[in-house]
Amino acid sequence: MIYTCTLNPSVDYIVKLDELKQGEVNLAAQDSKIPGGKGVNVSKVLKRLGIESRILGFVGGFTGSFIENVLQEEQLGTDFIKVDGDTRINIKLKSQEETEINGLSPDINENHLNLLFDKLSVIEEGDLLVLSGSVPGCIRNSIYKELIESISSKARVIVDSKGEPLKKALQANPFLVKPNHHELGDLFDVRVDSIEKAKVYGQKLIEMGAQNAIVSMAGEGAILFTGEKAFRSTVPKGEVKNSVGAGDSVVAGFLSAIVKGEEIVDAFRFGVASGSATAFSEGFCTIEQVNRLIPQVLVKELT
Ligand SMILES: Nc1ncnc2c1ncn2[C@@H]1O[C@H](COP(=O)(O)OP(=O)(O)OP(=O)(O)O)[C@@H](O)[C@H]1O
Ligand SMILES: O=P(O)(O)OC[C@@]1(O)O[C@H](CO)[C@@H](O)[C@@H]1O
Repeated sequence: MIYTCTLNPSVDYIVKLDELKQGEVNLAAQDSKIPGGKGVNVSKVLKRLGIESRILGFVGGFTGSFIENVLQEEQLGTDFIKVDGDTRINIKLKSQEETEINGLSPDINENHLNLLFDKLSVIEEGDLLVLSGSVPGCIRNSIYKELIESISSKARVIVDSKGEPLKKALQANPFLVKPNHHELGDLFDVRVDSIEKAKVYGQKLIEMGAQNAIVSMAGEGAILFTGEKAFRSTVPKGEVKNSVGAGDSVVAGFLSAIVKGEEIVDAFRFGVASGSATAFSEGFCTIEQVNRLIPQVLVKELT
């Protein structure tokens, strides 16, 4: 089974405007409200790629009920822990450019965390666990490391996060981490603005404990690090309509290939095609779109 865990899910309020005028009343041209959060998105994309998963995390209030109801209507398996406050609302404004305002998460206490550790105790040999997204401020930043250690190497773990939670998680030897190039740079207090720099700093993720790493670089492609080797992929050409969830689609596409027993380099290729298929869509990718883009994703070893 694949478990995705989102400590900080959200209702994503996606608003389209022809032009955003600051300091004025703006009328939306289109809007939608959808359950979000990185792990939730990974599960949604996995379903589109024909793979079942179980969604864990914390939800609360009217926004939490909305997330749970919609995901259940979409026949996604959820096993959330309830908290008292409202799950955050994240505003994604799409006008001349994309602007995001991510809301504040509700309080999560030690009892809630213990419930999460209990839920993860059912993980069996061969399962996969995805720990995705930001860690709410009320939770200690060693949480991903502790969650990985609690399942004591039974499952392969993928971590898609940033900052201290990601840095600490590396010490627990996750199977894969997937920062984008900005998040990679933030870890080392540098700007990662070239393939050369991404190669140097991405390799450090392996030295710091990750078994594998994917550094995504939006339209510049992505790099896979597998211990001693590194591979660069191109991305397909197309019109970017939406970047929300593109990174989550890379993780989902990669995982969907891994569970089918594909080699890691092929899984990387499928992940990148999934990310681009989402970037080129209004919502998330479909398996048909991913398959169409696969021939345009070229992977070469970096020497
Ligand atoms: N301009 C683009 N052209 C083609 N593919 C793209 C483009 N931008 C993003 N992608 C696809 O989306 C993937 C993830 O993009 P990015 O590196 O921005 O990750 P991210 O920041 O984690 O994504 P997100 O926007 O979901 O947070 C890329 O690896 C690529 O497959
Ligand atoms: O604040 P985080 O957890 O880093 O990111 C949250 C978020 O921006 O990530 C998803 C897209 O990847 C959205 O559904 C959600 O709103």
